[in-house]
Amino acid sequence: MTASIIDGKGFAAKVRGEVGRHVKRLKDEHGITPGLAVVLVGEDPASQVYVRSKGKQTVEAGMNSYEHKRDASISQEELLALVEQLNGDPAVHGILVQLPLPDHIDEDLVINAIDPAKDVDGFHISNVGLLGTGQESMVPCTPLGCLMMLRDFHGSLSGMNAVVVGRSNIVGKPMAQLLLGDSCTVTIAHSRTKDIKEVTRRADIVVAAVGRPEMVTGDWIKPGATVIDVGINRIDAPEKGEGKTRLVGDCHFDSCAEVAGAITPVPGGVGPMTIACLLANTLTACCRANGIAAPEGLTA
Ligand SMILES: Nc1nc2c(c(=O)[nH]1)N[C@@H](CN(C=O)c1ccc(C(=O)N[C@@H](CCC(=O)O)C(=O)O)cc1)CN2
Repeated sequence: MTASIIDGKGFAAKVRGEVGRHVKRLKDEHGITPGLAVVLVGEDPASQVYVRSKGKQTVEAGMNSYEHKRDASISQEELLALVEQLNGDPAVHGILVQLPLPDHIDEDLVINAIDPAKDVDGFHISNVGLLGTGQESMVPCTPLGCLMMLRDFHGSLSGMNAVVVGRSNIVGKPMAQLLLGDSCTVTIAHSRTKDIKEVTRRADIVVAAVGRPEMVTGDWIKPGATVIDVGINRIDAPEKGEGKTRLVGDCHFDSCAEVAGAITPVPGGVGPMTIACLLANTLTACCRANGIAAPEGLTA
């Protein structure tokens, strides 16, 4: 079997287009422009790239983008004061603090200082609780993107056996909640799971979010299953020349694609959906703040 490729890049472009159309309508009918504030602390090169893309795509969708770049030496108090200022700014409907933060800053404290209604990352403890109890919340962007692709590919996910490999607060746990919300039978597998291949081999859907390059190989996959690869790992690529690197996922693409029915590539799969869903969440936050029904299909 050779798997169908789930084109996250193309799907993300469609989602961004839909967000853009709703933003135009918000402006035309209500005179409101959604605004997203992104806070970047330090000089991490990958974070700089992601923040630049977020700003560019926010503007392309017709929304206002506010970038707040701070030195890595910023104190926790100063960062909390910035978050407080953004919480009180009526032009800002979404706030995102790019992760990771420097070691001297308590990430949880900063995330939980964000107004939950503006928490477009969906990481605030209130949003985690709301999602876990099936109530309206802001939904973390990467798992939301995975869910959108799965719904688009399969239609209903009801009754499917899903295994999430990885138990992070940012991806693994919310992904499991979302799949449960769509009536999948859900297992979370992790580094201590016994006979992990036996567990994943029973799954109709495998979501790999472990942060270990190419850990999931074809022999972990049931023939015909759908594989969603959340990993973005940069590894050495001596075949491309000295000092060169390439991106790989948490799945070994070639061996998984031989067995799976469908698979997301890396790059071009889940990654682009993360930013598209950030734009969707900003639109949703803006609609809710103004008592306007948020568009269906752009959230869980
Ligand atoms: N506050 C947050 N911090 C971080 C998040 C997040 O959702 N919120 N996620 C990641 C980084 N991230 C967005 O912030 C992100 C990662 C990757 C991509 C992406 O499109 N990747 C491309 C490849 C890019 C490349 O060539 O390097 C792909 O997979 O095709 C978008 C966003 C950590 N921090």
